[in-house]
Amino acid sequence: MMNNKGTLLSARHLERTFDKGKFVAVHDVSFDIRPGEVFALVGPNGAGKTTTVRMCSTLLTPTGGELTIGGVDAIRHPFQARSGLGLALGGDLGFYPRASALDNLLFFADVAGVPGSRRRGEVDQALERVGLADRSTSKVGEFSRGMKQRLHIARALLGKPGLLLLDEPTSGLDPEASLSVRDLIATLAAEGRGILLTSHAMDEVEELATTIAVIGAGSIVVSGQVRDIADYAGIRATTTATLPARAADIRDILIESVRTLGDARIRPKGANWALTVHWRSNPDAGVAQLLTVLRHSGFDRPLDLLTHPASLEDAYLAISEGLQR
Ligand SMILES: Nc1ncnc2c1ncn2[C@@H]1O[C@H](COP(=O)(O)OP(=O)(O)OP(=O)(O)O)[C@@H](O)[C@H]1O
Repeated sequence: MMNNKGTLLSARHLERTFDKGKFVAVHDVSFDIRPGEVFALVGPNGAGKTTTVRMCSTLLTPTGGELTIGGVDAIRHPFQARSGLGLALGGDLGFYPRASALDNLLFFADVAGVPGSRRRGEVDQALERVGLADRSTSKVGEFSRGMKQRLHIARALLGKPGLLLLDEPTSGLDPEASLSVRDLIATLAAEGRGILLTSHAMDEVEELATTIAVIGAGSIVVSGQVRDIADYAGIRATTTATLPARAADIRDILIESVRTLGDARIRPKGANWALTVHWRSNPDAGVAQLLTVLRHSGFDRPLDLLTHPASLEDAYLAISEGLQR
């Protein structure tokens, strides 16, 4: 069955071409989003993330495949489907800069079809949700990037949709502003909303996503949990350590010594060198070998040597070259 009960969004074999079919931006993309789920799309610039989000928002009509939102066929009935979703494309555009946050949202609540009697209440609630209640009368043009990003999310919340589409919601934000948006996304999902998220911040995706899909050249190459992406990348664990400057002399020896077990990289890190080894299987033997080589070369055990299960960033970087168009 295509649309399981409770599924907020179901995409099947979505396709979008441009230039009269000559350029395939998105090909054969399928996924589901259920309440409480955060489905994250990651991939290099131009991979097709925004095109997918725009199709899911009904702003862009797919040239192939099926899309169901809240049980509604979103290709045949885009207007009806739209009431079930909130879209935040982010960035500086999308608001009237000389109007207040409150007036902007009142306008967009009207556009979203929120009845007049409920409009003010919903707008106040949305501003409160994103932490902008005390700035509601300020002009949007005076807002920082982080505040605008939160206002985009407030706008997406109008009409109380069950599904939120968030395209790079933390792009260009400073670490603190980014953290506050991440917390907001986690809370919105925990309350039962389904979220489609795109992001280039792998730590953010690892923190928020219940399912991650890696998209390259318009198609999903692998999806699942971090572990699934790491398996696809052929990485089990990662060891990191800081080595003193003179380690440059044994760079090639170190890389060669673990070659059968993993891929080692040594890069400058301030006045020192950062060693990173991605292990293809259980790291124990490799770490022991690494320590032996370091000891033989006159290096004591590095103080900050750490081995951890492969992160999304480790896995992503290992496959990123193959994702380019
Ligand atoms: N309206 C359009 N006309 C022609 N080509 C387009 C159009 N919209 C997108 N594309 C192309 O489709 C491809 C996918 O673009 P998209 O914006 O979806 O990528 P993305 O994964 O979101 O990238 P980024 O990480 O840079 O935001 C790109 O090659 C882009 O140039």
